[in-house]
Amino acid sequence: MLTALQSGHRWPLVVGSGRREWAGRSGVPISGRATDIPAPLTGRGRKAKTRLRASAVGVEEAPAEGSMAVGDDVMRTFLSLQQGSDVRGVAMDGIPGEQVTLTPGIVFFIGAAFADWLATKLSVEAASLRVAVGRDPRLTGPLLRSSLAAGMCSDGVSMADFGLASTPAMFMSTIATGYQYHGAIIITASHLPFNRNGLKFFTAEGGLDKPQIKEILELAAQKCALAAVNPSNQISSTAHVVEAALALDPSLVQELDFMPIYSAHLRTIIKETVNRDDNFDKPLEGFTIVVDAGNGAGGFFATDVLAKLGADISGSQFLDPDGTFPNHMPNPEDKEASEAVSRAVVAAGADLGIIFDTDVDRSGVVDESGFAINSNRMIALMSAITLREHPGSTIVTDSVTSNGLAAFIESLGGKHFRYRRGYKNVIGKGIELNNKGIETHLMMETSGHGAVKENRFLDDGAYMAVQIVTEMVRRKRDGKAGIRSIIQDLKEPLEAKEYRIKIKDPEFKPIALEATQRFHDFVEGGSQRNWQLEAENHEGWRVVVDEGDGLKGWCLLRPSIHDPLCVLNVESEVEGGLKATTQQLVAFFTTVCGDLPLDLSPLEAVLNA
Ligand SMILES: O=P(O)(O)OC[C@H]1O[C@H](O)[C@H](O)[C@@H](O)[C@@H]1O
Repeated sequence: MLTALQSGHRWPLVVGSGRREWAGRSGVPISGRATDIPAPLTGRGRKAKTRLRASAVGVEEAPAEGSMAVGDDVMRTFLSLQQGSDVRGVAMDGIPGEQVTLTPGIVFFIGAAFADWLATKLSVEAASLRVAVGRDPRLTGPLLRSSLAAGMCSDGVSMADFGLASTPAMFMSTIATGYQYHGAIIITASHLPFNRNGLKFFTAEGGLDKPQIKEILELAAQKCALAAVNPSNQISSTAHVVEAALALDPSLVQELDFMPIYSAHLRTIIKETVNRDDNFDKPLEGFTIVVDAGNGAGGFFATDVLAKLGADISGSQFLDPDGTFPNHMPNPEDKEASEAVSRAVVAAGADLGIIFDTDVDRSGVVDESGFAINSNRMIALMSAITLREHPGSTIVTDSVTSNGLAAFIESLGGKHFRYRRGYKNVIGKGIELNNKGIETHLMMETSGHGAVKENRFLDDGAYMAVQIVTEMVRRKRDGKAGIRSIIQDLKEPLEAKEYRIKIKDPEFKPIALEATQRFHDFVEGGSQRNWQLEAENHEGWRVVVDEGDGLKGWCLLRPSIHDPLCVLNVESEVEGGLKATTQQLVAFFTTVCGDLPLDLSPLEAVLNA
């Protein structure tokens, strides 16, 4: 791959060759020598490309946009790909029963729609737009990247292809001085199986939200209908995509190796935070850190961040990108993944272990003894670090955080704001609270997604890891106990379980909502005397379970954000409490939801154990 320098661009790539400006930890640019860098791929002055028209791709011209009703099937096909604020779908065969839904043809139209959407939003001609695209190592990434490029370029947009990249780096490319792409897209399906893929979109304002994704999908469906309506209203646009792609100007796409820029940014933060008197440039010398990237995109953190700062990373594993994920899924929540990194830390005698999800917007850590710090523990650790710097701050979390975590945050003088599941919801709530004058510095989910105010509310697993690395180094340097000691007062639930209840119907969303509503009504009806509904709707309902002797457990039922599932979390403070609450829940499902196509086998398995 050509780097920007090799390909003739004049912008410096590496911080070391003249420090450049970055939006720094305080949100204020970390300044360096001011360089007047020409914006890459400006497209300015380029003739606007003719929009893709149905006639240009050899199908009959459809009625003008706006005047036609898009076929229901077409619209449904596109909208069904929305999962929260992401686009996700099955991108290749390989898992029995899973049909491909995210085809190159569909991605082509999404690319064209994003170009139009962005042009309208920024009031910039599409032919002047510059968009960066990166991908995780999934097998379907390269073809989908090409389709996306073809779609955007059919509108005259210039695209920088970053190749393998992390999600947070894509956002960074929209704000980093000298780059400032109008938009950025990552092709990823995070921790989902190898056959899935998806898209996340960014502008300099952050990740696009749910309504914006819906707008783009609607626009894409309209474009598809214009270009390729056939009598049965089915989408079979691959041929048109190929024709359109053949007509494109290839110079609109250029490769650019952006990850070194992002890594240099992280290295700068570590150097400045550790501020090692004797060795400013190699603050990690003498430390052994294990990274488990699970064959996702996170290997750069070991080789390009930690090793370059002097850390011994030789015990790291699964750093090579491999879209078949042959070792374990890159997912800090996954038990197998967490155990794998714990073993590696112990084997290497490391000071710390770090695990990332596929696109590096989530992370978890393992201390020197192999003790996993993820989920509630990770939030507790980050809360303690945050509250030290920002006493009294509010911390927003998702809905399934433990009672122990709430008590821990409050014991440190923080305010816990428990909100919905979904990182966009959690981060969005934090931004909203700050806008209302309520100081909120950390927003974090049990899934390992986390954002801090000083890092522009960017959801960044690598930034979280940077904070923990620097904490670990400073504690060791000051002769303090390891990072686990920071969360020694975090009370863990005695018993806890997440049930993922399959919905056996392709039209699963209304069923999940129906089950959730019935749960609400059932609890409100008061038939379970020890259950008390919490007032707040967390996109599901959380119930306090009185377990006697002043002990309180809880359970929460909600629709899954991405999958055809109802998700049920249960926590208990008493021995056998998990089973007791599960029994009550089974009673709810069998008496009140008997007509819904739900697979209750995970609950039954616990009762029969
Ligand atoms: O609703 P679920 O199936 O539990 O998945 C929910 C999770 O999905 C992804 O991992 C998102 O990135 C998270 O923000 C979200 O919390």
